[in-house]
Parts: sequence; structure tokens; C-alpha cells
Amino acid sequence: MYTEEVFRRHNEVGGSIEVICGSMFSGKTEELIRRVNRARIAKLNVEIFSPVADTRYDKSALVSHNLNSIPSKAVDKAASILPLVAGNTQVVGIDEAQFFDDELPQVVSTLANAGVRVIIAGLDMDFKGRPFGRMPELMAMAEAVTKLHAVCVVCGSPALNSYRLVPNENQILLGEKESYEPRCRNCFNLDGLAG
Ligand SMILES: Nc1ncnc2c1ncn2[C@@H]1O[C@H](COP(=O)(O)OP(=O)(O)O)[C@@H](O)[C@H]1O
Ligand SMILES: Cc1cn([C@H]2C[C@H](O)[C@@H](COP(=O)(O)O)O2)c(=O)[nH]c1=O
Ligand SMILES: [Zn+2]
Repeated sequence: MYTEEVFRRHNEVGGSIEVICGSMFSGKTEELIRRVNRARIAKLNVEIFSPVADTRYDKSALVSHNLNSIPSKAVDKAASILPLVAGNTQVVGIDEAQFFDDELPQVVSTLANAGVRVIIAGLDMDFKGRPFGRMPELMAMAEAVTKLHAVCVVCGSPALNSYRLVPNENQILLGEKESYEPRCRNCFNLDGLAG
């Protein structure tokens, strides 16, 4: 049974939720890797998860756009995370949180209430500037929210939007620079696909 009590035995101090959000290329994955690496240096037990739906890179590692990487486990749904978290885990990292299902906030709460430090990275907005998945709820629940910005490829200002370059209206469309570019508010609103 993966109840709060099981985790609490191993994590006597309080848990917490940190959210790292922003546009594509803003450095979310790098920041998650940086925090997790520091936890490892502190000899804490760490587990990292990402949704199996994000098949761009290796299923057994988080990989940033500049190819930093760290081992991770790909899971099919949020509920699959808890059975994979050992009772002595002190830090849980979750990348691409926007792709997880509605259970993710409950899973994250269970971990944090049991004493685990949960670090979540994800897109706060989709290509239309709409809130993405469960990210708004996770940000509301968090002790700390860090919003990162990429560099707008049009004008060089801080970019908060992910501009889609291809004509596809589905909210989920995996891709990289061939399909998206980070843009500031002004350049995002200039033309094109934004609503
Ligand atoms: N327009 C851009 N603005 C900022 N970083 C960029 C841009 N284009 C490429 N990058 C690269 O992307 C890296 C961030 O990658 P990553 O952490 O994977 O971002 P995210 O997870 O937010 O998409 C930067 O360190 C930089 O090397
Ligand atoms: C804006 C937007 C993005 N996506 C996809 C594109 C990428 O595969 C990921 C984001 O990855 P990153 O690590 O934050 O660069 O999400 C999407 O499916 N829908 C969108 O609207
Ligand atoms: Zn701009």
C-alpha cells in the first residue's frame, strides 16, 4: 500500500511542491535537472518521472534542448507514479507535467503530504496561450512557483509563449524547433495561429 503513512515513516520533515513553468526552450528541464542534481549531491533519494506520451527522446532519461540529461522513468498515467516511489524516496521530479491526466494533483499531494519534496516542470500555456492540463491547479497548490522565460526568436525579449509554426489545431502536438518557437507577448500576437 502506497499511503501517506508509508512515506511519512521515512520523511519526518514536511514535504513540499515546487513548480517550474514557462514556454518551450525557457529552461524548465535544465532547472529540474539542476535541482535534482543538487539533491543527489546532498545524498537524498531521488526518483524522476515523465509521461510516456512524450516520446521525443529517450524513455529512460529527461533530456533538455541542449542535451543535458538525467535518468528517469516514463509512466503511462499519474497513478503509476506512486507504486514506483520507494518508501525512502525524499525527492520526486516530474517533467512535462502538462501531459499528465487529472489524477496528477492528487498524486502530488499524497507525496508532499507524506514528506516528499516534489519538483514539477511543465508548460503553463499551450500554443494558443491557454492554460495547459493540470498545470494551473499544480501552481495553485505549490509552495513555490518559478516562471522561466526563453528568448523571443523574433525580437530578443523574454518569451512567455510557445508559437506553433505548423497548421495543426490539436492541443497536443509533440515537437521541437521545426514546430515551435518561443515568442514574447507582442511577437506572439503579431500574426498567425494564436487565438
Ligand atoms: N530561443 C531560445 N531561448 C532560450 N533558450 C533556447 C532558445 N533556443 C534554444 N535554447 C536552448 O534551450 C535550452 C533550454 O532547454 P530546456 O531546459 O529543455 O527548456 P524547456 O524544458 O523549457 O523546453 C537553453 O539552455 C538553450 O540552450
Ligand atoms: C506549446 C505546445 C507544446 N506541445 C509539446 C511540444 C513539446 O513536445 C512539448 C513541450 O516540451 P518542452 O520541454 O517544454 O520544450 O509539448 C504541445 O503538445 N502543445 C502545445 O500547445
Ligand atoms: Zn518578441
